[in-house]
Amino acid sequence: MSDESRHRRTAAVIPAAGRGVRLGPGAPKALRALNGTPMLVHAVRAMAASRAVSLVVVVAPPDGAREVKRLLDAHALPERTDYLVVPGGDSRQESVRLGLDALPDDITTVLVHDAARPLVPEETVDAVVAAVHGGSPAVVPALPLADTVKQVEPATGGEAEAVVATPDRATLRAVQTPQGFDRETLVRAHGTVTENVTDDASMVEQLGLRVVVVPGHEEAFKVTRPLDLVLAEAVLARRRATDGF
Ligand SMILES: Nc1ccn([C@@H]2O[C@H](COP(=O)(O)OP(=O)(O)OP(=O)(O)O)[C@@H](O)[C@H]2O)c(=O)n1
Ligand SMILES: C[C@](O)(CO)[C@H](O)COP(=O)(O)O
Repeated sequence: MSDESRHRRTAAVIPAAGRGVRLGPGAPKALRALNGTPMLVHAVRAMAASRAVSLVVVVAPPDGAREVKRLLDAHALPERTDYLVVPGGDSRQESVRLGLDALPDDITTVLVHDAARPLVPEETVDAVVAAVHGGSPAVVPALPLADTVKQVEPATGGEAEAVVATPDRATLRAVQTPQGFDRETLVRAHGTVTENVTDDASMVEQLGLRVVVVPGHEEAFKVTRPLDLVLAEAVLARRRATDGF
């Protein structure tokens, strides 16, 4: 290990404060079970599985930090990793910022990972960390698109949406998490961009900095709608059959 990498410390911030409206009625999405274990616990384990990650900061629903702390205490997690729980905000962006505010001074690299992507494999986490440590201030895992994408004119009334353009699919990527950042860059982005955006990397893009892509993974999909729960449980069943856990 070089002197430089010895002094790097990586934390994962997990925004988990969303309601999960698209998943339908029930507990906050991160607290819903996948094969009997809360989605959030799967996501925390996925981050802690990477030996690069020494701290996991969970951003809980605003009134649920105590419950989330109890939940983590009740589940087996790797002991070489530290865990913190902080209350979140009204938007994903605000929740991430509150997680960043809780980081100790010695953290130099930050991963931001959706609790709603509980099954991201360790190799994807490690690839993102390696790219940040290799000198990229912002890194996103992403996959090519399977579908053709249309840009539309949003309907204002009940009329059908009109197609405006068909972007070249070869130049598009579907972006996942964890997204990885040099800490100073991400903190600056959150301190600069005030408009609401859907991911952290786009805030860094707005600073005019280069964001790079590493290969994402099919199993890093986001649990958004009810069918995604079926897929997630099928992936866990396949892992149990092939790896025994
Ligand atoms: N105020 C918010 C909103 C979202 N998130 C988190 O951001 C991640 C990605 O958001 P998404 O999948 O959209 O989750 P929800 O906001 O819960 O989903 P929905 O839009 O269906 O309500 C999730 O892990 C979610 O918990 C958050 O920490 N704080
Ligand atoms: C961050 C993200 O997962 C990258 O694809 C995505 O933008 C989150 O979007 P959401 O609508 O808040 O789930």
